[in-house]
Amino acid sequence: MRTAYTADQIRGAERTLMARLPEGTLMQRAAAGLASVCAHLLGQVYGSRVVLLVGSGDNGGDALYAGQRLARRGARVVAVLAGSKTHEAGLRALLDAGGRVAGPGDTREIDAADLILDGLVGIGASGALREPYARLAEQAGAAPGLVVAVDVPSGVDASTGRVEGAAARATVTVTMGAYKTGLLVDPGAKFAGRVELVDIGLAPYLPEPDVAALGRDDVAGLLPRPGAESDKYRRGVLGVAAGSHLYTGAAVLAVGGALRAGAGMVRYAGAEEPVAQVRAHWPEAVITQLRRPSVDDVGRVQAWVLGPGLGTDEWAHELAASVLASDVPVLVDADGLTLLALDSALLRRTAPVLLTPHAGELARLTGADRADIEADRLRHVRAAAAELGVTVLLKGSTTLVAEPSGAARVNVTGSSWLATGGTGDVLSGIAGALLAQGLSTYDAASCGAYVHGLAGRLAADGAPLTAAGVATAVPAAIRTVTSGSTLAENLPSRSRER
Ligand SMILES: NC(=O)C1=CN([C@@H]2O[C@H](COP(=O)(O)OP(=O)(O)OC[C@H]3O[C@@H](n4cnc5c(N)ncnc54)[C@H](O)[C@@H]3O)[C@@H](O)[C@H]2O)[C@@H](O)CC1
Ligand SMILES: Nc1ncnc2c1ncn2[C@@H]1O[C@H](COP(=O)(O)OP(=O)(O)O)[C@@H](O)[C@H]1O
Ligand SMILES: [K+]
Repeated sequence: MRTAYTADQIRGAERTLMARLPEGTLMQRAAAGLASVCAHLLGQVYGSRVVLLVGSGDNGGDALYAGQRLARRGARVVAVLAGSKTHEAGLRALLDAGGRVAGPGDTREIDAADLILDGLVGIGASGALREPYARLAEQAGAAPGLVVAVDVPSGVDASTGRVEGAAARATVTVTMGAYKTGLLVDPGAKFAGRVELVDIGLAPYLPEPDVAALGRDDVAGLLPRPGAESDKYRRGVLGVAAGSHLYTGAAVLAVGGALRAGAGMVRYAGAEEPVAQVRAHWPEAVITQLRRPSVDDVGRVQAWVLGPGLGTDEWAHELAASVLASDVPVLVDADGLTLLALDSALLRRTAPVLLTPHAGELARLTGADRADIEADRLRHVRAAAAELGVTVLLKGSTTLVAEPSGAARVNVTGSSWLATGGTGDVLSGIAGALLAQGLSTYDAASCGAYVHGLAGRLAADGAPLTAAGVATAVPAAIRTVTSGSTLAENLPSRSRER
């Protein structure tokens, strides 16, 4: 499990640790880690050109001491001093090691640098970058050299991943002591590149994490496996109420995701056209063609997926009411979410609910602005879970899962190739199958997102994928998780994305 923390949480832990150590110890640990990552990236340090962007706080101090270490090894280091003040001891150390200084207007060196160390601001930042920081951050991101962000990319809010205005786009972020939430959640995660953690001895002093990201071993431990005593009913029967005469594909894809993710049985219930399609694609599914909008005669299931391609007419509304009147967990997606937005009384039930909106659907559900949701995903998914009293999985470039209690997880698998029609329907089938197999809404959502993201990577392998291809890749993704292949790790590295 990868855990991440807000800036305040990190500060609290650092204060406790710092009080037990001689002054400056933590900064030297940070600088040693930074210099080592930079040296590794450069290959040859001697003769390389390194530019330090130095802000007025300790983030700049880290950069200066790292610059000192690189200068001692023969790098040509220039510090661009951007703040109204500079970490004095760090600056002296750099100059003593042969480094040079430039003012914030003298930025010619940036474009010629092999490596730019972004030490403008770290966890002490507040609000959008001011000038000249904003200009320098953008210039660094656009320069041909490698960009290494110190602790967090400047301009990214360490606690939330928000980016208001300019931010430094890093190749690698070297973060101190613990991951910051903003490095795992978009848009911040996009700017962070690959994240390297430097151990500065903070771990024993950290509180409960702000968010967690399940790792391969966590998912392997949670995924259900059939035992000797299993039969198809005990493994978990999933009901799927999806598809309509207009949208037959959504039903096919949701059923496919569910079958591939190990449901003991899938009972599909729908109208004539999607029934014909599901029957043609999945002879394994047990099908009920509905004559009226009710699932009363469908047979016993352990969980439902409701909504993909269902439509939002009166028939769909009544069918949704019938599914939600059951006493088993229900995953609501797509048109099911629109129906909930139109009639919140549908959500009055005691059995568990998992909602799987993208930002637009969440906006419809909560009345928040879609752009605001995209900008501050974690806050919005938490607020929705608390307000609605259900588990919410927010889809998009980073998938987040939140509980009404405020607990939240971020998914670190996935691929931007997944941004294509129908992949969400497959996810609903996968997570639904996990619900039917007995996982809680929180675990089904988190493991479902993990497996779906991995299946997306396998299906894409660097080229466009289709939603059906993602469903096909689900067993291979599960095998990757349970066999311990390293494909599932090395995350969250966008640069290594397949
Ligand atoms: N506290 C510690 O024990 C350690 C801190 N470390 C480093 O210290 C950093 C935190 O240092 P600080 O608390 O000094 O804070 P920062 O260096 O992150 O930033 C604070 C400075 O930036 C300015 N600033 C804030 N928001 C700004 C904005 N939007 N635009 C322009 N300037 C802005 C402030 O006026 C202040 O001078 C960490 O991110 C990490 O890099 C590490 O050395 C590890 C140990
Ligand atoms: N840029 C992206 N990077 C990674 N995953 C993405 C991105 N955009 C979308 N996805 C994923 O693709 C899926 C799309 O689902 P959804 O929006 O419901 O589409 P559809 O309704 O067409 O199935 C979700 O799992 C989402 O998290
Ligand atoms: K920084």
